[in-house]
Amino acid sequence: MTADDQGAADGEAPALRVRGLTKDFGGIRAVADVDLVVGHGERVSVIGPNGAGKSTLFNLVAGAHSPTHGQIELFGEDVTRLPSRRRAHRGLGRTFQTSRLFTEMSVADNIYLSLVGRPRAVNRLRPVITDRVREQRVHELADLVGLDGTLATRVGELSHGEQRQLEVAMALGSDPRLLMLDEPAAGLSPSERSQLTELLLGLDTSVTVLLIEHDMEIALVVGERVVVMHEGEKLLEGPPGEVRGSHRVQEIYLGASYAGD
Ligand SMILES: Nc1ncnc2c1ncn2[C@@H]1O[C@H](COP(=O)(O)OP(=O)(O)OP(=O)(O)O)[C@@H](O)[C@H]1O
Repeated sequence: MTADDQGAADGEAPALRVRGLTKDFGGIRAVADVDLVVGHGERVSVIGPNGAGKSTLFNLVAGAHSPTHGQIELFGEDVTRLPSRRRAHRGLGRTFQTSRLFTEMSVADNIYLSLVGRPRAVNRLRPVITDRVREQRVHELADLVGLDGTLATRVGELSHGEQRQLEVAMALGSDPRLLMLDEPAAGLSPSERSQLTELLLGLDTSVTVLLIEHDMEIALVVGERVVVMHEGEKLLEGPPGEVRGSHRVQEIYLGASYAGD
């Protein structure tokens, strides 16, 4: 099956389809004519060296930037001109590279706020969501990311790794159908990285995952398919083994430590 068939095999539109996506910042072409399809329930990692265009691609899909050219479809709907808030209503959840946690508040309160802020359209459809139901959901989400023992802890007292886990819980608070993670392993210790990897591997496949990640190991372990970007373009797309074995990728990104693999 080709990447373009992913998710379309059962006749459904894919979770995400990007066509000819291009973003210029003045004279800099940050993203150049990128095509990408992410099928339902797929885990796709986007990797690439500094300045490859990963974050710009992420921000285009999330709606934080508008493209110079190209089209973005979420679950079959053209969202290219929709603001990020309305993409969230359509099932897109995201984390941020810079933490947006309320560090003076508890873990439970942070997760609770992510639920209260859930899309209004969903609230209208479920007017019976009570505080009790939300509290239950806070516990479920904390449990899911391994923070059930820290619900009362002030977020500022959590380790960096725990804060990233919390961000994943909060992104899941809006019940996204497509979860986009922006370099979730940045600044984590090796043990925190393996904890995060376990968490991502354990996510239910009802949630499609697009992971933008500088850390090769996490990207190749979590992603069933890996997209390599270089100088704004999609250089290569394939299963982790193919990407790991590519000399071109080794040249541009993996460096000497991988060159002998
Ligand atoms: N807001 C902006 N204004 C001008 N140039 C930008 C802007 N954002 C990104 N760029 C440029 O676009 C190119 C791609 O940057 P981008 O941040 O998307 O790469 P990246 O792969 O995410 O890199 P990193 O791994 O360092 O975060 C770079 O040349 C960068 O300097």
